[in-house]
Amino acid sequence: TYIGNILIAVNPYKMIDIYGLDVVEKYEGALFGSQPPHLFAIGNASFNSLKDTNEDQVVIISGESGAGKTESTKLLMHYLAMTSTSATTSLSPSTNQNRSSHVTEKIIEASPLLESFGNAKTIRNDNSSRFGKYVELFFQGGGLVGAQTTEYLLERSRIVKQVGCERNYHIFYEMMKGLADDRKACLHLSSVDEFSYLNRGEASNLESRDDAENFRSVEMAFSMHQFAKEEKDSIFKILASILHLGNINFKKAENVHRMDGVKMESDASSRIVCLLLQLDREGLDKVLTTRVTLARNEKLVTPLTEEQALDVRDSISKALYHHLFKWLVEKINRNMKCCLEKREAINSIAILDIFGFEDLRHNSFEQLCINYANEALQHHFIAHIFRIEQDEYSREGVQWCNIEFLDNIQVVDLIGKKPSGIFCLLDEESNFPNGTDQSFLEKCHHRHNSHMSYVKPRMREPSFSINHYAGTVTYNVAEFLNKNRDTLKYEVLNLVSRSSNAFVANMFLDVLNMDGGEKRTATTTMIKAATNVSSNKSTKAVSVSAMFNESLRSLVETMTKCNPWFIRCIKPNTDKTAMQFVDEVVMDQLKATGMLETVKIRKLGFPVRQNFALFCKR
Ligand SMILES: Nc1ncnc2c1ncn2[C@@H]1O[C@H](COP(=O)(O)OP(=O)(O)OP(=O)(O)O)[C@@H](O)[C@H]1O
Repeated sequence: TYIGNILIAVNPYKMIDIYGLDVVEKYEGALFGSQPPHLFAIGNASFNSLKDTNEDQVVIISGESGAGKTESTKLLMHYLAMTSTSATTSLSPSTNQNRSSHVTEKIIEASPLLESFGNAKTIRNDNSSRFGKYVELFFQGGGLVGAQTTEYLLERSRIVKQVGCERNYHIFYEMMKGLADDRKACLHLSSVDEFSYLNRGEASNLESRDDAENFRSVEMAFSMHQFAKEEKDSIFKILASILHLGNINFKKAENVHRMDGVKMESDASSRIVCLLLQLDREGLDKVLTTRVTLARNEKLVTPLTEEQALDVRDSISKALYHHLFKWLVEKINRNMKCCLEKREAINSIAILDIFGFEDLRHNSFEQLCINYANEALQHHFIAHIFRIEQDEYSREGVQWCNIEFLDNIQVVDLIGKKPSGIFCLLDEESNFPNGTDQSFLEKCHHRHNSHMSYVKPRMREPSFSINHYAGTVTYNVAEFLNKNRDTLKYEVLNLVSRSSNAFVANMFLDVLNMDGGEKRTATTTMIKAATNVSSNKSTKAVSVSAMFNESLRSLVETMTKCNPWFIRCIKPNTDKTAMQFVDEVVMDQLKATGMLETVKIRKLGFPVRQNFALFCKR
């Protein structure tokens, strides 16, 4: 249904025959509202608005995990890609049409690739996006000429740990099912059960996904996006070495100085990792079992405990996967760069599909970031629908009595506002050498105890709760500081960037070489300090939360400049059952997202806006 021009899309959990070519044709060029509510109507309206006004458009798709955001994004992209190919109006329509259809194919082929590397089975959704994405489709003369994806905050903890009934990223299982036996043998891969990073969730087989078939889609996408053979080989080597890293275990041992430390239980897995990544074996052994510090120009080598060694092992796996994912997105972007006709202006329709609001049994730093992003988007929605609408009525002198609405700005500020929002306190503690998760928590309690949306636990638990627009969530602060610092030991970076495999080395050399105006993580700052790489610019480390806050701010700023369209996805039930509509489940989502107030304002207000010239023209 619609509320004004906001589309409310209920996930049917079953494929319905309403997305075929006949339906595309029905919506193409149709007046908004002349056909039943549909995703394609939003696609068509945004495309028409782009052509009529030359203004950039953004379609913001929101909803809980499993509500149907990713499926809606894909359907919308298909619609835009298909209709723009036939709608080319440039001076040279045939060239433009060829360009469009080529870009269209690439866009369609990129989806399975990003899904395999960025989605995973969670309790709520068998194909849950574990990263946020902002896809911009660029148009020139009505034709699609390029696309670009920006990714946000890939969930890294999943690579090394999954809770019961969840899986690691799809690509691992697809690779195990789809790779030919001889290629698997070269990578020393056997079965899923033998890798501890893959079997912890005890859900490796998924009825709803065909891993072997999806692997074929990945391979097709690789060739469509012109991945070289060496690049593909290196990708699989990195994926396989992550799995082998996960099988490295440690046991207590004394070192040569009779100090307590650890050594590897067996060197079988580490040998394979070094072989695949072409790393120095002694070097890997050292970074996994010792820590090097500099004190008064003297190098101190301290043995690690078993727990620390496992942490280092996991941090290498996470860094490898994260850098691989970033490289993949960049590679796809390079391949979908616009080929432009200089004569004409370029405009875009962006689609935002960001991770849905989460309240799990155990909520950590990742959930705080995800829910903060949802709060920021909800605020953007509220600002657009209520404030901007009411402001516009006043400006135009339309008689109007203001509607009270629930603004969530105080929650956005509680988490992200400088200087005392939760993220700022976290940064303070992360930069403080003696800072701990507990000292961070105490600062939060001290600072925000009286905040209406902040809840201090009654017992002395290591947690705090936030009353979000979509419900109260309790966050356990264990590991908050570590996750926010995201430090990779500089020895690790040095080791990996010296790999004899140029692909692997370059991925990490980029981190080493980032400088000046570019984003720098705590990792690079540390390594620069440790390797005496001089920089005359400030070397203050940028934490994960600061980087996330900044990219979110810039995303909202970009979206504010575009004409927005909203799609609210709704989950009809919590069991993923086809065609089952549970009133309370739906009502909770409608209430939490302010839909009822939106209906009110749309009913009382003026849902259809046209500027005067366009109105006259029509
Ligand atoms: N329009 C649709 N038609 C049929 N099935 C759908 C549709 N939309 C979603 N589904 C089903 O619901 C599942 C979950 O949808 P989707 O992955 O799009 O959710 P999401 O909101 O993106 O979740 P997350 O935030 O976890 O990524 C899909 O895998 C699919 O089975």
